[in-house]
Amino acid sequence: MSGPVVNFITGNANKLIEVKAILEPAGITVQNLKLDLPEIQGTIEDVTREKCRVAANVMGGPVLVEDTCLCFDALNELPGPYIKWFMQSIGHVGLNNLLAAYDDKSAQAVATFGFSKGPGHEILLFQGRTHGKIVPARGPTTFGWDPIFEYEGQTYAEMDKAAKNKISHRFKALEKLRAWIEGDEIRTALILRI
Ligand SMILES: O=c1nc[nH]c2c1ncn2[C@H]1C[C@H](O)[C@@H](COP(=O)(O)OP(=O)(O)OP(=O)(O)O)O1
Ligand SMILES: [Mg+2]
Repeated sequence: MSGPVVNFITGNANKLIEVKAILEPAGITVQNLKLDLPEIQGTIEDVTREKCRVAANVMGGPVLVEDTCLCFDALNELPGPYIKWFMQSIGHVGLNNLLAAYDDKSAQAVATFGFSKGPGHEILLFQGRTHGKIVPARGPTTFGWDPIFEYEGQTYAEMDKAAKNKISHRFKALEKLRAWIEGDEIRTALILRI
């Protein structure tokens, strides 16, 4: 196998499908291990950094992790990193109801990837945000809150996968990761030539 390889540590099969669909056409191979990583309380960045630190320690080598947030503008960015627990306990209807008291239904989907070369190494963050709004569920209920996040007239769930992968929070974050990996390969090649 030639070209860069990332060890993406996630227990979420849908995330893995999207990360592969976005990175593999760019020549980056995605390997996966499922680990249930602790998710601390704190800022978006704190949560990803800690997931990445623990994953690097467990794997003893390079790892990529990601944490997804859904931030409601009217609620000062909540549920944010706690969206998983909100989704599980109150679902699409409950999430809509949280905004019933506000005219502002705008929200941001945020993906924050953390990459580390191994235990003790620096943790690099790559973040992407997509602006949309929260609506009553429309479309297939395959992936989390996709049916209630509307982007330019369509919910994520109503879009075909390729279309979502061109504008999503995850795509935007992975564009930054890809640029960094390419830069790193060039840096490594230069060092090796010296
Ligand atoms: O594009 C997405 N479209 C719709 N829903 C999504 C998306 N991306 C994550 N989600 C859901 C999954 C979980 O309910 C929460 C994030 O929680 P988050 O901790 O990042 O994901 P997770 O625990 O399922 O997997 P992981 O093992 O990578 O931590 O939002
Ligand atoms: Mg998680």
